[in-house]
Amino acid sequence: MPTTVRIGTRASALALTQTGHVATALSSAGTLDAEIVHVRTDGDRLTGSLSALGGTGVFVTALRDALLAGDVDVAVHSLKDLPTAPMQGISLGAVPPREDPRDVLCAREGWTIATLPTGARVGTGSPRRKAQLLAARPDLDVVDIRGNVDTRLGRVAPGDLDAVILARAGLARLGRLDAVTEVIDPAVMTPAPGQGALGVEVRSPGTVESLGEDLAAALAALDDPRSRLAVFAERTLLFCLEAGCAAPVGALAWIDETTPDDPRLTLDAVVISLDGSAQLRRSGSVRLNTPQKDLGHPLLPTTLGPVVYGKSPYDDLAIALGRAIADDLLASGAAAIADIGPRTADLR
Ligand SMILES: NCc1[nH]cc(CCC(=O)O)c1CC(=O)O
Repeated sequence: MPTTVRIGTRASALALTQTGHVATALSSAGTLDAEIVHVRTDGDRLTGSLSALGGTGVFVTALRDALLAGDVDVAVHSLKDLPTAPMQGISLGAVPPREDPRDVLCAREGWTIATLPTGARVGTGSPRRKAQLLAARPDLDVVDIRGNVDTRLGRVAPGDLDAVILARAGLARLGRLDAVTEVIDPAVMTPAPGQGALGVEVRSPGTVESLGEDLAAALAALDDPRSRLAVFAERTLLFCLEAGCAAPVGALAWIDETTPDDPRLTLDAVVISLDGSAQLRRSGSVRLNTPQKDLGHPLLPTTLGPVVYGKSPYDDLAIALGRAIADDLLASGAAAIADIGPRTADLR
């Protein structure tokens, strides 16, 4: 008889679809039954501006508590919303294949950033999006909004907002790509670190012994090394800048596909002032020195955790890249542009 694995999720439509995909993937080998457990989070109860809530991870705490309490075995998060600091007792068990990480504009009248009327009202709760939008179009009236994806889309109407900015990934998962009027070039709006990716957390130590062979094998099959390395580089950058998900920091890493036998991991990053008037952009690459097909999950069969800052040589390269770009930004004056500073604590 298959073992039952309890998967904790927020109860929002977006979280439920994301968790549904993970549940299907984990049970596809036929050795596990997935049971989905809804966990209420403070983020679902609070109604103020997200940037005014003041901390990172408002959506995360309740899920992690359920994991630590043993109420669930696995927790599924949007990696963008997961704090970068390692959490005692919790390990990252898998990063599933990432969706398109770009931001999108959903506007009335088919407008794009370039064609929005002068002074148009654009909704976003994200300082990163606001700052980059103002850098491109200083005339726009950026309105602080929050709420779930449907609520935000619903505000695009005559007399209210002319447009909102959202993650393409969320709209794709909800089947709402029809609302998109522009997929924004990352050179104009660099996405949030981890955007479009999920993080599947488990209780530490996350070894085969603690998880059981079936769950450990299912997590290893679900993990996408390319996505994992990209988000490790992005999240390390964010960590080293001592910035959270509400900071005006964008980061996008990807594995260059043009030379399959000599792949490189490239990271683009931006730190921008809240009004968009000053910004620093930096970019760098590392050679991974191995064919992509061999980047497979470094953490199995015997050493699944701690995975947030994992120990494979490739993970270490991704982490070194994130750290190098963060150092470069800080050396170039990033702290004077945004409210960030060097983090000295050890990652491990
Ligand atoms: N901050 C909320 C949030 N967290 C994850 C997503 C979208 C999906 C993703 O980036 O994985 C969203 C909505 C949005 O930013 O449009």
